[in-house]
Amino acid sequence: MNEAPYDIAVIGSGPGGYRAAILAALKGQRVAIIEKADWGGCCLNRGCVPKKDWHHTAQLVAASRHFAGRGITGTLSADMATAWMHQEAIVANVQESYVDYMKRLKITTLSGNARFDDPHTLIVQGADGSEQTLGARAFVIATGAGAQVPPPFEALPGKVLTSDMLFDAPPPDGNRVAIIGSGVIATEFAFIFRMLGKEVVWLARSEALRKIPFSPQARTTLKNALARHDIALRRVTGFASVDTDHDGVRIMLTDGDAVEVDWVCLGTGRMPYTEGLNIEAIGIECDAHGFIRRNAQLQTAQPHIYAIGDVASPEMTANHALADATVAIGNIVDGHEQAQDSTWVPLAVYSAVELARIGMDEDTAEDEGLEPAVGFAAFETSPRALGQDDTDGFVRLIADMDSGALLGGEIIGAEAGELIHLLSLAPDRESALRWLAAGRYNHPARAEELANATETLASKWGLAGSILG
Ligand SMILES: Cc1cc2nc3c(=O)[nH]c(=O)nc-3n(C[C@H](O)[C@H](O)[C@H](O)COP(=O)(O)OP(=O)(O)OC[C@H]3O[C@@H](n4cnc5c(N)ncnc54)[C@H](O)[C@@H]3O)c2cc1C
Ligand SMILES: NC(=O)c1ccc[n+]([C@@H]2O[C@H](COP(=O)([O-])OP(=O)(O)OC[C@H]3O[C@@H](n4cnc5c(N)ncnc54)[C@H](O)[C@@H]3O)[C@@H](O)[C@H]2O)c1
Repeated sequence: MNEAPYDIAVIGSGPGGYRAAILAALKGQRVAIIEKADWGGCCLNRGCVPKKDWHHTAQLVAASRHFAGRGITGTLSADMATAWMHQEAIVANVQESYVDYMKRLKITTLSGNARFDDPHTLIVQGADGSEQTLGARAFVIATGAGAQVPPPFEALPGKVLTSDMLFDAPPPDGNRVAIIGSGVIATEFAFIFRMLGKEVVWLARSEALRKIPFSPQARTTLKNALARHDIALRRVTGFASVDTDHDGVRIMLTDGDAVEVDWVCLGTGRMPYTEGLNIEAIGIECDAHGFIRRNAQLQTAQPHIYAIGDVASPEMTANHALADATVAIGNIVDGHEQAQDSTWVPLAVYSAVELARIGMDEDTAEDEGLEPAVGFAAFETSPRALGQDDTDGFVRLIADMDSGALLGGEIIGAEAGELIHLLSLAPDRESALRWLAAGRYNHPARAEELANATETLASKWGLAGSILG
């Protein structure tokens, strides 16, 4: 052991690990954080941050179809290579501020690969092969996930790229791109690539975002918004073979059709990453999908070792990793026994339209024996949305008919990823709708549609007493 044990050692510096380290240090703990690759993890280097940077460029290009009507003249074109350099600069900027903040909080930052030697000791191996041991009272495993490449696909730089590879090097030449998968990554990149000037062929075995409980109206809004930019998902039964040569990539589908493109981007899922951690040796197990097993308080089989974020949470979003960090550090430092409720963590998808949701959908509410009522307000009459030429989408609030409690909500449309916070920040579910209805709003603003949706609940479903007070 090189020095006295730390209070908390965190493995991995993605949103989960970074947030855990910061919170613990702010609570006066002596903290070490270990990162084997890029500080900031997937989210900063290959995920949320560069993706949103590109999504903003895509939105600027998409908005240009309204320019003529506003008296703006000229033509717009986008260049993916420049967009790549833009995200690289933004990521570098954020990374510097992350590392600087950790230093200011006197967090020990170690570059290297961490593995457990015993339940209270880590060995950290640096890039040069040197090793140091480090003890701690509690540990947070936040080692994230890696891209999954299902056969017949094989990752090949310049030809068949995972989303990780997309941000690791400038984009390949060639305008024809196939996007594989129907999950969040494919749904976001189909729009982004198209707006960055690519010809997109989007191939998947199921409809877009099948696993996320968005309403039928949300799905239709997304489909129509994509169609406006000539983007459509082509449902396929499967992929038979993939051949690459200097001309590009030829994908044979199981129905016998062939698709020829310059390069391929895979959005075919991510796998929790525990390689080399040596957790089996200390009795920590993974489930059949590779996620570290943990209880509701986020403790592994070793109660002083917590697992957070993608390595343990099937939702695999930065939002869930951040929320996990708050619960884990509260439990470790303050002795809380708080259980994580991932239902109340927002999820946002950034495509031709933004889609955000939180809480239960109606089916889940009914399965739980509740009686859900829906309050609806569309952006089509919002003065703010009309002035922005961007009236797609709506707010849908789901309330419990008996108690008037907020059960869940969905916001579809511009800035949905920002507006969803107004639902997650309510002090409690019981008073949330009252709080939204009585709020003081800026006018004209998209957020006002939240108040309008509460009014629908009050008038249409007889919830005036519980909502308007
Ligand atoms: C293209 C893309 C876009 C995304 N967009 C969004 C979005 O808009 N919103 C959203 O909420 N989520 C988004 N996500 C998901 C989000 O990036 C992840 O959910 C999030 O990064 C998970 O955080 P984490 O802290 O669990 O792990 P990660 O961010 O994966 O970080 C884990 C870190 O641990 C390190 N590590 C692993 N093993 C060791 C070891 N043994 N020793 C030391 N270090 C180790 C890794 O190098 C890595 O840096 C996106 C993902 C992708 C791929
Ligand atoms: N905005 C966000 O919050 C955000 C953005 C991007 C990624 N993420 C997270 O990252 C994770 C990975 O995203 P993703 O879109 O890659 O995964 P996903 O799990 O959402 O979707 C995977 C897709 O790959 C397909 N697939 C799986 N195996 C296949 C096979 N053998 N052949 C063909 N297709 C196959 C699936 O049918 C599905 O369409 C997700 O959990 C997602 O939540 C979140």
